[in-house]
Amino acid sequence: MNNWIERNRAYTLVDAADNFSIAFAGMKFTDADLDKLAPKFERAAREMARLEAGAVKNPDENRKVTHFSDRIEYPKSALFASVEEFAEKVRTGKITGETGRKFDAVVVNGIGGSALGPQLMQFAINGPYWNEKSDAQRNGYLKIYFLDNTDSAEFADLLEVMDPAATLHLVISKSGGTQETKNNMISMEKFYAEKGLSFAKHAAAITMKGSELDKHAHETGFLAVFEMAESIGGRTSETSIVGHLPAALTGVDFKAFLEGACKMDEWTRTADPRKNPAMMLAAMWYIAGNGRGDRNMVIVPYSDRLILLSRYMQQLVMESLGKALDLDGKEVHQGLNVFGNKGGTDAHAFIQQLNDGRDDFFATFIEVMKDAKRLPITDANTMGNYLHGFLEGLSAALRGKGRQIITIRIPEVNERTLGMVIALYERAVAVYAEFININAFHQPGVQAYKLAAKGILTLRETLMKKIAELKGVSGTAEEIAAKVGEPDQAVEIGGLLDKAAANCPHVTREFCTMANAWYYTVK
Ligand SMILES: O=P(O)(O)OC[C@H]1O[C@H](O)[C@H](O)[C@@H](O)[C@@H]1O
Repeated sequence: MNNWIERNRAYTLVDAADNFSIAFAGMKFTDADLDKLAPKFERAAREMARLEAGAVKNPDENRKVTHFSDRIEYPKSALFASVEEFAEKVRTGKITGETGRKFDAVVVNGIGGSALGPQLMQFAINGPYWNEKSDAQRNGYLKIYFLDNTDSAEFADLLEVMDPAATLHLVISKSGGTQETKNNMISMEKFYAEKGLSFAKHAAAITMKGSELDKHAHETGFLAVFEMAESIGGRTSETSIVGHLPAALTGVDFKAFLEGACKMDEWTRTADPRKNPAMMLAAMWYIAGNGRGDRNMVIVPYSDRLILLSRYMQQLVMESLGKALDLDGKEVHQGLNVFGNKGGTDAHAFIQQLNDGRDDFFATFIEVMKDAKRLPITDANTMGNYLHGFLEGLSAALRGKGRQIITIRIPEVNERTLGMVIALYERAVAVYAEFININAFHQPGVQAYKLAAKGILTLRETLMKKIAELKGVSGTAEEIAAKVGEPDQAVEIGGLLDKAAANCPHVTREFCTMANAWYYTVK
């Protein structure tokens, strides 16, 4: 069956009620390839049922994985009601900051899974100009800003527009100990103290019970502390309270989002794998990449509002599937690269390589069918028709060159369709993990950088203490490293001194051409 029309008929899955379709015909596979996957489909179906029934599917951390099942009951829970109530009180000025002023902005301070989902949702639903809208246009809902790093530039940029007395701070950290998030919180606490204000009286937290953040929030008297379930991982937490509170504060219909996700959950529980979009999606990834991620996943939504989808998918897919060991402890170094941006625009950037360069990818196009506005360009075609034409044109050009494509069509970008897309990929990731026999729900590799960073920060303490004892030093990094008794750490000490020279008035440096090295003076 090679005919394009026949393949499309055979390999397009449609949910007519939701106007949602996903077409696999542009991928290189045959029925026989799907037949060969039968044992994997069976295992995935069995394991997904176990997962949803509450089995420990994250064995390394001895945790259940409940993001699929919890979202069914979540809208009926006391937690859901308390979030809605808190958000409504904030919106209507019943809960205010210390000075009694109504909150008009929320700063979400979180990183990774504690930021990417809310960022994606904000941009998708409220759009790029939300913060420029008036209070009336926002219907009293809050403007929203994000701190998702430990970058003083990001912090300084925020201070330029932030009105402290009218800003609510939402500190989101599942573990409650993530350093980047903590740094932003500490810096913000200091900033508020300098202004004579209490940070806690402008703050709410989302974290696991008993975490460092939980204790700190209670001790200092945050306005509210919301509990996050241990069994929901950061990168799959957008359908939990992590997505809910920022949504509720900014007028996003979170119930509709959950309904979309649950609708997709139902669809992706379909027993026949050929009719199950998550099974088919995982099968495409598996076949295209030989079960080893040999092809990159290029996410190209033809929608500006979905520009953050590829970033979100990067964490969801790469943190879940990028693993050294399989479930039997065998070294496998699995993974699947994800990148992308937005369609239309991308044709003028990296699409050149997809057309003519390395054949090491499969593209996933996401098309939004309903135009936000009818803008006639010619008698026959609107702006929206152009975007459609460019997508179809690129699709045909790529296929003509033997490149592979999946096309998802959604009626419009709204809470429900966003929920459907996220739930589809969440399940495809879990299914693919079963195909390749790995734990998709932990992230042991992330620890390495944290430990190494700790080493650098401790080295800096030692270095500065020794320099103080020596009452100043001068020399190249190698010379100074020897003087402070850390000769093996000369490269790292050079980096620390470079950083200090850029920031501390008592550290200067000059380049010594003879030695081809910087010469530092630390007073
Ligand atoms: O929510 P937190 O506990 O602060 O974690 C934030 C993020 O950092 C960790 O290092 C993990 O790699 C991510 O999966 C997580 O989403």
